[in-house]
Amino acid sequence: MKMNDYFERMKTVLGEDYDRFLETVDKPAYKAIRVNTLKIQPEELLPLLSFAGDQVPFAATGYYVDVEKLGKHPLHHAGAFYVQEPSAMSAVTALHVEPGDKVLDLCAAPGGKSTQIAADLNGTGLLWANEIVRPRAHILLSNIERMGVKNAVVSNMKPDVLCDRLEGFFDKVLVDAPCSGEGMFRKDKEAIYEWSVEHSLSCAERQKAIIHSAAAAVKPGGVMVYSTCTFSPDENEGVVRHFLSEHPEFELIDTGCRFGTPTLEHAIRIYPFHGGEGHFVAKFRKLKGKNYKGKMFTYFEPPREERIEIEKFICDILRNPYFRHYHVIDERILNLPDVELLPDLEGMNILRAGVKLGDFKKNRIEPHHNLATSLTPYDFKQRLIMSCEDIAAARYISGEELEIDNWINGWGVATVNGVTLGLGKAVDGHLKNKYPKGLRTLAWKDLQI
Ligand SMILES: C[S@@+](CC[C@H](N)C(=O)[O-])C[C@H]1O[C@@H](n2cnc3c(N)ncnc32)[C@H](O)[C@@H]1O
Repeated sequence: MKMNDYFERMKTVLGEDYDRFLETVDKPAYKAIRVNTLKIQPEELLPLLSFAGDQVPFAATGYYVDVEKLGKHPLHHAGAFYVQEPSAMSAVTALHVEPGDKVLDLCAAPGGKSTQIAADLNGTGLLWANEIVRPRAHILLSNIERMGVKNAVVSNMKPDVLCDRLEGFFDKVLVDAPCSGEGMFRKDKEAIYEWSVEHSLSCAERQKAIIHSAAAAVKPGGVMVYSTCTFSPDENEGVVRHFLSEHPEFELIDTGCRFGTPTLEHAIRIYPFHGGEGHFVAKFRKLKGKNYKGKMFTYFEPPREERIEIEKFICDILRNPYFRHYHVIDERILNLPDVELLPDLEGMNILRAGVKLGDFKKNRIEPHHNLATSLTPYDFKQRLIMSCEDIAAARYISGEELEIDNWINGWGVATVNGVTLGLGKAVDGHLKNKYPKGLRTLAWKDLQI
């Protein structure tokens, strides 16, 4: 039986740790959140979340939680935290992102690791988050927006096409590869019945192709982290060995992580008995290769009339408007990431570069939700101040109109505990709800957390 094959293989892989592993098999899966330090600090957020417990060992801003359905919490809507499997936080910890880095996350949806990279960049440098599957790329974009990331490009491209085009461009590259997901078996108990050696081997072939493509995008002296959420040696050590044999310009280096079980000397394996569902992380340095020789982005300011219109719109809503690089594509108004760091984007399948501020409509500019998520409450002239406990916050998230005092007719932002949630437009003492329809959820209060 296939399942027996799986446990037999785990016995071989784990050796004397096998009994520790078996003890965890029927226990519930770990759950955790990662605080989004782009929006709020742990010491401000944690007192608001009665369900958050100890820090996870895999990332400085990760905390275990003991509840489900956190996606409905107002502070989740506001991007104050990301729900993430604890050991999944380890790959970005190993990547060791530094301010100003240009970082590629090649297999990025739904965005757990991308938003962790963004928090580590803290608004500096560039995050390029790519996802090959189109609907998943849109989920990635939605999470990048929710978490208030301003310095990201989100693309929907094949790894080989993207990495050939951006050869030698990135300081750091993360390949969090699609895998057979053995580290998810405690969360999805049925998945184990789908397990097969053949499936794992086909995943390994795909992983070899992806990491081979990724290698091109790393600049000489840059680093690459390869991670999976599976225990299969074919998809982990096997892929690493194969990669090193084909790419002598790379060396395996220490992950810098002091958790998990070492493997291949420098790589790590994380098992449930370490406090997470399961991950494999290996880190490489590129010793030599080509630096990026392609074109960089050519920035042109929008025409004067358009600029005046945009600036008037911004001044009407914001207190201290400061955007450096307005960019207009069709009717969309963007504020680009640092253009000195941007490559030429012509011909690439880009879903978003920077922050979408709004859209030109017939006689006006309509602000976009991303304007609210990328800024703080204090950037807005008018704000509705709520706490995550307030019924008004639950009503706002469900799309209801709210009553407001002292607003002049026009745009403002709804906030919870000092974090922006979304836009609203005041009309005669009522706040027309501009929270995007696709994000609205009902009845956080009914969950009684
Ligand atoms: C493990 S998931 C990434 C999870 C993500 N890094 C996170 O932390 O939220 C792997 C991703 O690779 C994508 N993928 C599937 N086939 C691929 C391929 N051939 N090349 C690149 N990515 C692929 C999947 O759609 C999936 O979103």
